[in-house]
Amino acid sequence: MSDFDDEMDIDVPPSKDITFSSDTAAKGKRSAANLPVEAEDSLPWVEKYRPVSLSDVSGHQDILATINKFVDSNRLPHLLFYGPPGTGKTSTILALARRIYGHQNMRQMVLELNASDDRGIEVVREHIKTFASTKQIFTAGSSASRAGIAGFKLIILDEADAMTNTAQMALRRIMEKYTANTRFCIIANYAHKLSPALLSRCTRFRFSPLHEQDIRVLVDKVIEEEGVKIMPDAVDSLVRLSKGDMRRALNVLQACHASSTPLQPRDGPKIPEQDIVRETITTETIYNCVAAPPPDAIKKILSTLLSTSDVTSCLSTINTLKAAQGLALADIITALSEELVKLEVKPQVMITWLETLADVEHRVSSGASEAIQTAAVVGAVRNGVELMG
Ligand SMILES: Nc1ncnc2c1ncn2[C@@H]1O[C@H](COP(=O)(O)OP(=O)(O)OP(=O)(O)O)[C@@H](O)[C@H]1O
Repeated sequence: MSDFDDEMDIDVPPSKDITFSSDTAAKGKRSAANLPVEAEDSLPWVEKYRPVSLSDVSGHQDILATINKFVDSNRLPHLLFYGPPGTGKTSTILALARRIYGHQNMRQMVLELNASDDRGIEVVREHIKTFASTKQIFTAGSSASRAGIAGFKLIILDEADAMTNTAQMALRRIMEKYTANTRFCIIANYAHKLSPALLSRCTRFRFSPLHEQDIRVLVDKVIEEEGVKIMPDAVDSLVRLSKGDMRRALNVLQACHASSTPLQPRDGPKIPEQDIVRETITTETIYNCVAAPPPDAIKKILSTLLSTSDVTSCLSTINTLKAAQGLALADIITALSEELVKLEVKPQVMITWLETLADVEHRVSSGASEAIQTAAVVGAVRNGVELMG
């Protein structure tokens, strides 16, 4: 007999503590939506296109196969999903919950807490304890529920790496105490910020940045469904610049689409959707929206830094481009490093570039003067070049 075979026999009405904040997300897919068309149209695309079922989740095939197996074999351990933002951790657990409980029962069976909003011990002690200690009648219907797995409540703790240590300790005890009728899914960006005691109680899944082709599939679908006018090379740039973060890709696409759409007249009749003339989104629109330095600007900076020993002219090239295109030094450093690592140079040169640029980036993010750090970038790259000779 598996430890999931216990059936619960007391029905408790949904607690008012339940914050199933992704109710709109559950209805997100057009076909599943009960929302009026206008309400759906005003949804951010990240919510409108949030995966409804596990098969809608892009990428992460190994993780999806494993958690599908957990459900098929009627076993659900405590889970830890960790990895960078926008890779589908929350979407995956919500889709898994929908698979286990069905849409109807999710409200009753799932408690979703954002641990970084309410990071004190009180959240762990009160919200979770109240929810975890109530029992739930055995829900009939899905194959999972017949097998007993849907009798377990699910507590999703998003951004758990922002919980205090004391809260994490308290959570550890609560996890043990309510294992009979509750499963936890802890979501975090950084697993190392979680206590080892919590880590050892969960089966861990690392959500890596999504591959470009996985992002492209959803981006292409949204472009088609929303009638976005965009150049093919702009799609390439969008997918590349989102760096594995699907949320970023969809948000940038929606922002560019909105800026390419003329405003509706304030007075008088609205222009019907089919008569709206939109500008085509270009690579430049995408770079402007992401605030990333355009490749041409970076190429120019790089070639000047590599070829000119005159520091004043290097500085003037960077400062002119910064002023003309409104570039931030931090973004220039990122783009410059990405180009420098592609060059074939002696290891000592590469080490100098990377080490010194990392220091400059750190100083910029700590609020050091842009002007002086711009000079430091010139120094960093030129030092490496001098080593080449
Ligand atoms: N793998 C994916 N497949 C499909 N859509 C995705 C995927 N990952 C992210 N998205 C999209 O990005 C949005 C944000 O995803 P989600 O909230 O699941 O990310 P997350 O990894 O939990 O991020 P965070 O760490 O910031 O909480 C979703 O609403 C969805 O539209």
